[in-house]
Amino acid sequence: MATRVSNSGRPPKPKGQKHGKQEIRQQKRKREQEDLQSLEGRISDLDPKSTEIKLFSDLPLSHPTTLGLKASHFTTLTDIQAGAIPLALKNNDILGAAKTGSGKTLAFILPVLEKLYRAQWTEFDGLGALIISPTRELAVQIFEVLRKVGRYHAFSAGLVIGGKSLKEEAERLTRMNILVCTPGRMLQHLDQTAGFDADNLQILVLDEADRIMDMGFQRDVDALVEHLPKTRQTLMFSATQSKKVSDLARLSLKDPEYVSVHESAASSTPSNLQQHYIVTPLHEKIDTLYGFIKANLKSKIVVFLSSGKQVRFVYESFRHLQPGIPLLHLHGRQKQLARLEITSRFTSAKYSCLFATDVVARGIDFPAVDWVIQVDCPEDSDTYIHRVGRTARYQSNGRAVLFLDPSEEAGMLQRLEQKKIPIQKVNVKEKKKKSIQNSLQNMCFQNPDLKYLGQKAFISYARAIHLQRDKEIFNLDKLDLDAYAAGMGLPGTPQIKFQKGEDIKRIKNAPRAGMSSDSESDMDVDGLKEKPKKKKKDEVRTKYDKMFERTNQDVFSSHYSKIVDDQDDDDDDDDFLAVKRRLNDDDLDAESRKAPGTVIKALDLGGGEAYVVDSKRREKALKSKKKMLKFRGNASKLVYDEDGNAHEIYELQDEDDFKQEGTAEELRQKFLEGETARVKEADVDDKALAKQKKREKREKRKAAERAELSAMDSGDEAPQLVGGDDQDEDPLALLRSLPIAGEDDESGDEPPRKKAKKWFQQDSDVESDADRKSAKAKKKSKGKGKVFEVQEEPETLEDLEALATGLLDG
Ligand SMILES: Nc1ncnc2c1ncn2[C@@H]1O[C@H](COP(=O)(O)OP(=O)(O)OP(=O)(O)O)[C@@H](O)[C@H]1O
Repeated sequence: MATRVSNSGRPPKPKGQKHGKQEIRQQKRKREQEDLQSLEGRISDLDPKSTEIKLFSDLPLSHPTTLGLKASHFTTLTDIQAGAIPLALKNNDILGAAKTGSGKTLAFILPVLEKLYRAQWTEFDGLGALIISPTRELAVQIFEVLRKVGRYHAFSAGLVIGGKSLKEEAERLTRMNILVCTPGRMLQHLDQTAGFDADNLQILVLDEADRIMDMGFQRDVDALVEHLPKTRQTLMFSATQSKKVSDLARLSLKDPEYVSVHESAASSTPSNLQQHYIVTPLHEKIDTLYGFIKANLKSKIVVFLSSGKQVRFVYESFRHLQPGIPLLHLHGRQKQLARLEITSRFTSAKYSCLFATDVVARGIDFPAVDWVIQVDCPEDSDTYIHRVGRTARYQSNGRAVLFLDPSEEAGMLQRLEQKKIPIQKVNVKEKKKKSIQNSLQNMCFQNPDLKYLGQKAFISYARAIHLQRDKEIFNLDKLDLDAYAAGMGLPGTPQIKFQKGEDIKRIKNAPRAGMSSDSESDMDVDGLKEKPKKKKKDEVRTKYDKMFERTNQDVFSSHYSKIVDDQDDDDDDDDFLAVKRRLNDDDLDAESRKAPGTVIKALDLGGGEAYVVDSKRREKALKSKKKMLKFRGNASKLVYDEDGNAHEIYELQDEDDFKQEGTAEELRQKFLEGETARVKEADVDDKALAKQKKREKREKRKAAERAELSAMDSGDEAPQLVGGDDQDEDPLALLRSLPIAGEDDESGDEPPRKKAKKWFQQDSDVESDADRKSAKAKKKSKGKGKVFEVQEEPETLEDLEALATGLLDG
């Protein structure tokens, strides 16, 4: 018996085997249902307040989660996990507060996985969980933990933080069950992505909740919440969590459980963290920092500065000084890829010094950081807590040093004390002090770009101090700015001006105005950002303003682009000086000003043209045919020689060939003579031809007249005009009296008349009444056999007017 072969070439599976598979699947489903029921049972039996839970195995968790935890080597719960997870499993809304590095991430990731597992969430159910983070770096980190612990679950999870085109993200979005996002970007999708909604959302998480709920994110978060269903579970976590009633109302939390595991602790910072401060005048801070780094080369250090400009200046100048430790820098205006790359390099580095803004102050879990140095005073005690929290994470030790100007000392210590932050004063050993002021001066002298960067850093620092709210700590009048500028190696103190009523929190937290591009729609905690300020007409401009505004900044841009990181984005607070160093997108010629080495891509628009593209906006502009027209120029006309080769109409002659033909003067003379002879010859011919034509015309006319007269004499009836009803009335009586210019002009100088005139010329000689009658008769007779001539007769009033006007002009 022949064996049946299926399409795939393999023998069909025996019926029994097929049934066997189905049976296995059914049994599996049955088992899952039983597991689920038992899980629900264990959760309902769980008393979160009384049960002592130490191990993850003590928790009623699903099998895939248990496996994920095991594979990630998590066995014992931290305090916040033990406090929050059982309550979250019982569907409570939670406000979680615990020290930095205490494991809050797992405290919300496990409830997310369990919630969807118990709801038997599938890809067809859409978005089930949303986790919001204030920064991209933190979102990426949360996503990594989710992937690690949730690896045995079948949910789909995605990261929505910008950096990719909205369209690209949108395509994948509709298939996601769990999303980790930044607020701005998520809102953009909920507003704009067709087919994507959060109507089914089961659980919402806010990490660094106090930051997300503060004024910088307020508008986006409120709008985002509008898209979410009210019946959902909400979890909020932070190391500096508050029970602000207004926040709870905004998120419509229902009887939330406040889990603050370290509330009664002696300090609000980790106990394994040693905290110190040094009083060092502002102008010596850079020296002190350099001395510190030189003394701790075998360490992993995070240095916080107040703005991206500060970060760049310190990073660039220290890089020139080569202290002997790998240096990195990170701030919110770098491109996303660069930021991720730097983050991962610092994560894996054993010894390194990272200069950063507050973009990494919250949540980032760099392993084994030895020191956190705060060169610029944090804006408040919460920021202090988050910054120092980058070290001494989980069970490891760490040390933190805060640099305070004498004017900042009293105010800041008071704030730290209020927050239960134990900090001790230390002094720098005299012999360890090191001044780099001379080196910086030399560098600024030799390198105008570093000087430029320094000036911008100086201004951004002064501005940040001016904008700070806590005037007990931040008082610009008490700072020696001249000494500070000198300490940075600047040749003079940049002049600064301030706007009244500026508010650091508002500016710092404000979403980037007008940033609709995909990669930049998210808000980042960074130095200073503000809407570009329009120059006022009567605004007083300092010499620095003028210097930065000048148009030939190429001398700066090329150097400047070289010294800053290639991938750095443009400045964030240029508006302060109304500096616009960015190339004008509409002016592709400005490409020549682009510094060599700048990371750019070339866009080929076909036809062999390649334009440089360094931004999405530019790329878009280049793809617009209309915009490109002005850069393509006019089409040039080519002529082809006998061999089929194309040539410009005017081609420059080879210089040697040109010289062989004689001197320029000789050539000119030759050309003139040739042209004169040609014109003379043409003149004679033209005149003869004109005369000949005139003669022919006259003879023709006379012949016609003779023919007409002989016709009249023979008494023939005048023919009817085609279309002419009233033969008594001469429609062109007015025109008959007009002189016909050039009628008998033998000279032939008169230009030929337009076609209609031909018709008049036939009546032109008629002056008297008798003549007029005879002319009428002539016209009639003419119309008899030559309809085409009559058709040239003006038919409407407009025709007549046009004709009369033409004749008068003539
Ligand atoms: N149960 C656990 N057992 C062992 N390690 C843990 C446990 N929970 C968390 N960790 C580790 O502790 C570190 C800090 O965790 P996490 O980043 O969640 O802290 P956090 O409280 O969110 O800190 P921050 O307030 O700075 O955001 C991480 O490296 C994490 O892997």
